[in-house]
Amino acid sequence: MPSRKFADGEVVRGRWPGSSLYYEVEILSHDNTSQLYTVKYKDGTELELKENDIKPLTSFRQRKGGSTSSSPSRRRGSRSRSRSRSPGRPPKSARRSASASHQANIKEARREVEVKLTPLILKPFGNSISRYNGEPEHTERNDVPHKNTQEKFSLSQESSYISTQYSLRPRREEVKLKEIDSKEEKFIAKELAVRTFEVTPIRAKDLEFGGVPGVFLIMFGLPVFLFLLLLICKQKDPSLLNFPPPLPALYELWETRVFGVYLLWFLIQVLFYLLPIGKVVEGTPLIDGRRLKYRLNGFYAFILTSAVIGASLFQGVEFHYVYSHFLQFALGATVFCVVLSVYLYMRSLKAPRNDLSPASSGNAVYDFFIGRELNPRIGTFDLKYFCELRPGLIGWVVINLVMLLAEMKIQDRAIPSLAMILVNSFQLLYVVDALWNEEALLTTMDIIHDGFGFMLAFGDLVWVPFIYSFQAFYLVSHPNEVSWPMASLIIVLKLCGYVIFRGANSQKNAFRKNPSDPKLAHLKTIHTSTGKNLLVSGWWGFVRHPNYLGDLIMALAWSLPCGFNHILPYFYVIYFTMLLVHREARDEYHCKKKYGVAWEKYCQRVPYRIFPYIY
Ligand SMILES: NC(=O)C1=CN([C@@H]2O[C@H](COP(=O)(O)OP(=O)(O)OC[C@H]3O[C@@H](n4cnc5c(N)ncnc54)[C@H](OP(=O)(O)O)[C@@H]3O)[C@@H](O)[C@H]2O)C=CC1
Ligand SMILES: CC(C)=CCC[C@@H](C)[C@H]1CC=C2C3=C(CC[C@@]21C)[C@@]1(C)CC[C@H](O)C(C)(C)[C@@H]1CC3
Repeated sequence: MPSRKFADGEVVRGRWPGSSLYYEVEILSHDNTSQLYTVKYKDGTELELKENDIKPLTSFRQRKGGSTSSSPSRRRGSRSRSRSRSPGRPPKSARRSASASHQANIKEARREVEVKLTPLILKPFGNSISRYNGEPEHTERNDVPHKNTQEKFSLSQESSYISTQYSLRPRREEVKLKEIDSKEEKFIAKELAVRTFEVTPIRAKDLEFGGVPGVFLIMFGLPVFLFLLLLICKQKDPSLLNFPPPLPALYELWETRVFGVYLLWFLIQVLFYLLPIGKVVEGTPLIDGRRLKYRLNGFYAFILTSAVIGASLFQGVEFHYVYSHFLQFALGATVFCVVLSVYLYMRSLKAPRNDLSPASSGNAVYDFFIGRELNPRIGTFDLKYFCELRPGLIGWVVINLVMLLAEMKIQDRAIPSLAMILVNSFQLLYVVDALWNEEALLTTMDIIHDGFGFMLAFGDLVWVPFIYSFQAFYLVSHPNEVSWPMASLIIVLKLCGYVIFRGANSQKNAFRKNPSDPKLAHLKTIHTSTGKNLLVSGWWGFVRHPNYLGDLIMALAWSLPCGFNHILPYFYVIYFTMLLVHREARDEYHCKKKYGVAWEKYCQRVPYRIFPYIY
């Protein structure tokens, strides 16, 4: 059992991350596994430090000098030091001895108001978003046991680096920003804490989805629920009186041939993904500054898939097989997803610490669900990115087509019903939009924050194709005639939702890609200490998640063509509202940590989360 040098409650000096300054801290706890101490600074900031970065008080009393300020929130000294290296300041302070007192630093900081040096992101590459984390330049990071940081910093073909530069703000602006900056300084400290947290196991209280019991329930509950829903929907009268539906024996649900077809589908999508067509962009910076490269060829994959499907139809391939074996396909996909999740978890055990997802916790069950590794790759093949947009999303459109053909066959129709046409075209638009704007996926929570585990594997490969096609599946055995006036209203609703969804997503993506884009010059923003600003007008000044609002309006438009005879086709709207309300809460939590006071200001300016005047 490894021994520890400092006891809980002991008052010592802890090195401030990224600097050589030591502050008085109290030891709160020690983690035997990571060998990290959780310490509390006098301003309340909690960080995890290595033993090397902690010194007994006595070692400072003997040596006079060194910074002795008692809290990091009074760390103007370290700020001035970093400023002295920048072009906007004379090298005066660089000559100051390390024993320059805190008071002297404050005085100097007061004199120094002519310009403010704010880290500014150099023109971001492609989709990339750069983040200033409050650290001085050439920092010696003590934030974590960065075992392999050095190796990671060597440029590889798959990665490159971001740079920061300093912008000179006019004095007038400086005065305006001063107040917010002083508050935010505290949050820079918190941001550092978040970065520490990003690569160290998170504590039980931070587990999402109801922690271990919650994810356990989800993992077993969701597949059961999916099969029940499909079985209920297959009944002629899917009312509660007929619950539970007749359950098939498990062996009836397994068909090796179906599984083979599923694997073939998956492999075709792998092949399309590997085609060297489409531009290559960089994702957002990872914890160690690397940016992974992604090839954007989703739309081409869709065109090629359409050609293959068209040719198969022409050749007389029996697509009804998918409808008549729908449950078997769902089981095949579920089995595949379980195997994939086990593989992902096993390989993550060998993954370097820097490659782990910030959402991972150290608990095996939780990590199996949320995903331990952030971007599992086999060579340049990115498993999460591939699964998120290809087999499931394109598969959803193909399943919708299967349902359309099944409706014509079963209901003996020469042409599909208007309801089926509406559902098919609305969802086709949604999928094509996602593939056309593929680059936007790189800034979603799924890619940046969540690992690749059971949650996303099941979500991408089972839930999306087999639940999102539920309205079309319902219409095959429960026809609904939609009048043209009603259809027109539904189309208007769908278009409203789409305009909000696309407008909001494109506005934010354009702003993140190039904050000084002249097309966005009319938009108001809130300054944050991270170097990234927040939009506070336009779509993002309407509600805090306008893209979710648009998505939900579209969801309703997908269900309305199914009529009002049953609640089943509205299941998607209900589930999606729950998913997005929960997702919004998760995002708020992360944004509050990231942006601190600036985020609170944003919430005051834009009080509603998703639904104006309601929520
Ligand atoms: N069909 C489906 O099943 C699902 C669809 N979706 C859709 O996917 C899309 C992406 O969703 P998701 O990844 O959850 O989240 P968002 O695209 O809403 O991204 C949230 C991030 O946007 C940034 N942000 C928040 N507010 C502002 C602001 N005012 N100004 C600038 N940036 C801001 C923050 O990141 P930062 O500041 O770091 O850039 C925040 O973390 C949405 O349209 C959603 O509807 C999502 C889940 C499921
Ligand atoms: C518990 C459970 C069932 C979780 C699974 C959730 C997943 C189904 C969704 C999580 C985020 C998603 C996104 C899309 C599909 C659904 C999942 C995987 C998405 C690909 C749909 C198309 C959009 O345009 C999008 C690309 C923005 C979107 C990204 C998030």
